[in-house]
Amino acid sequence: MVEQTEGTARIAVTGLATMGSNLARNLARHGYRVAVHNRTSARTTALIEQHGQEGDFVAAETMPELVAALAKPRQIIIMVKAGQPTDAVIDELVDLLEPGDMVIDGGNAQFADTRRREAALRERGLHFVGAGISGGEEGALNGPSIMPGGSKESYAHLGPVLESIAAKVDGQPCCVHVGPDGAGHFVKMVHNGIEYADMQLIAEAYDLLRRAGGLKPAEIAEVFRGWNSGDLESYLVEITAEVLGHVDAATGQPFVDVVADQAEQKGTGRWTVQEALELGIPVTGIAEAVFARALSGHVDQRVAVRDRLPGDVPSTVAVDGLVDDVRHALYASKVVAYAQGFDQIRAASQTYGWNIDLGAMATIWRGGCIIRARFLDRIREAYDGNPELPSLLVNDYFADAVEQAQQAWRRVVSTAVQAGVPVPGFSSALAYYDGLRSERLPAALVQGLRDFFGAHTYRRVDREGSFHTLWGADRSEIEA
Ligand SMILES: NC(=O)C1=CN([C@@H]2O[C@H](COP(=O)(O)OP(=O)(O)OC[C@H]3O[C@@H](n4cnc5c(N)ncnc54)[C@H](OP(=O)(O)O)[C@@H]3O)[C@@H](O)[C@H]2O)C=CC1
Ligand SMILES: O=C(CO)[C@H](O)[C@H](O)COP(=O)(O)O
Repeated sequence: MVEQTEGTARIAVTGLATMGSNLARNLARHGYRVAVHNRTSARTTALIEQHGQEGDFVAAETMPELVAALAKPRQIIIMVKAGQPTDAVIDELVDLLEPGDMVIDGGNAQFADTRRREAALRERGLHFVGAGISGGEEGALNGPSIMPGGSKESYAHLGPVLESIAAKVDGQPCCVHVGPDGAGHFVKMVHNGIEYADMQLIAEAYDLLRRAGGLKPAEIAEVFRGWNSGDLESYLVEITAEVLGHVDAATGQPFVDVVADQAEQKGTGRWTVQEALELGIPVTGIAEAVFARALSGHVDQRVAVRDRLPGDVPSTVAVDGLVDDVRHALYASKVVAYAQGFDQIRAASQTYGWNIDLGAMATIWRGGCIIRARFLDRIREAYDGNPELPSLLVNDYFADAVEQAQQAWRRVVSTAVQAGVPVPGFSSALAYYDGLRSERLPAALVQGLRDFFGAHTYRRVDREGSFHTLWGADRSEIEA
């Protein structure tokens, strides 16, 4: 007897590359009947052949078959390339669905696309849920961090399923309803931006210890291994020790020396900076990380100018104390990068009316995702204790931590400058910190210059109103 599968699957996944196939397996392992589909059916066949025994799958060759396999209201997760491919899949799906059905985009979509898609599907009575999913291949299979947006109503159906397959920390799922329309994809985008900043800071710490401190990759691997049992404990610090300790089998060289020094990017870091510019939020750590990747990629330019740009620097600096100083600089700069990322989420939440709970975001990033780290517990406590915190940097715990790190942080930046080792992440984080704490900023002079050349006016510290100085005449001041 042929088993009846029509209308029985709890959820569907279309797009069965790395993320989609592992997410489908995760769902199946949690006892859900999962309908699976991929544009190129060879991937569907491979999934069933290799992992079909792990759970209850229904393989669909076509989109109509996929939709027919689902119980109502239907829930379909799209895990394909972001951008036009996602639109192509949505276009194929919508005519097959009925009001109340839910389309979930688990890819790294631009949040503005998610807002557009959510509005379009809402017009047709469908729910569109932009869900950020982080954790890579391993997380998708064993428990990712999930950041779903969309309507509360859709979350009521979908939330229990997503929470069951998400990573758990202290028994809590790393999944929560982030907010309406594009809120989930916005938070995932900032997550990735922080991921860029975090990796850039780690790379700078390695570079300094190697070029200024004279340590070998294997020695630096041990330094990171040690750091991973303190405040810096995190997935990225843990895997840094692994990557730096790895030796290339073909050459016997440290792996890091045989990899081309050109960092690539798919776009989420750049989007974070572009959106931060629109919101007017300085995310200097993320911006420096994006630009550092761009600089690394301009190989022809680097080769063309290298010999014409001398920099007489001491060979190495005393390693005594450097390791601990770099640890402090890394921690303080990391706190700044996270503070800036959370500021950006708050600003977007206000602009788009999302009402995002910052403490909850820190909670769901504690496990499953690439930036999971011990100190996210502290960030959660900080925002839970005061959701209106003007900056993470003024929470008592972080203010004390940064104060303790401060002298070391300054020594590290100055050592790097003296040694000619670029540390855009460390130095811009310190500049941001010094900017925030300055009683007076030179912005006053910028205003004076703008008024001089363009009559752009300025405000005064001692009176209300806008003013202009008659620079070309007698330099008297008029009210503008
Ligand atoms: N890889 C990772 O670590 C992470 C990825 N993501 C995001 O998850 C999503 C999936 O990522 P990943 O698994 O790496 O796969 P890819 O981003 O490499 O995308 C490959 C999948 O997209 C499908 N596809 C491409 N174009 C189309 C189209 N026009 N119509 C239908 N299907 C199409 C492919 O189908 P076919 O086999 O037929 O070519 C395949 O299933 C992406 O949005 C990615 O940004 C999120 C977190 C981590
Ligand atoms: O989404 C992710 C993790 O959550 C991916 O790691 C991210 O797409 C990697 O980005 P890039 O290729 O730009 O470094």
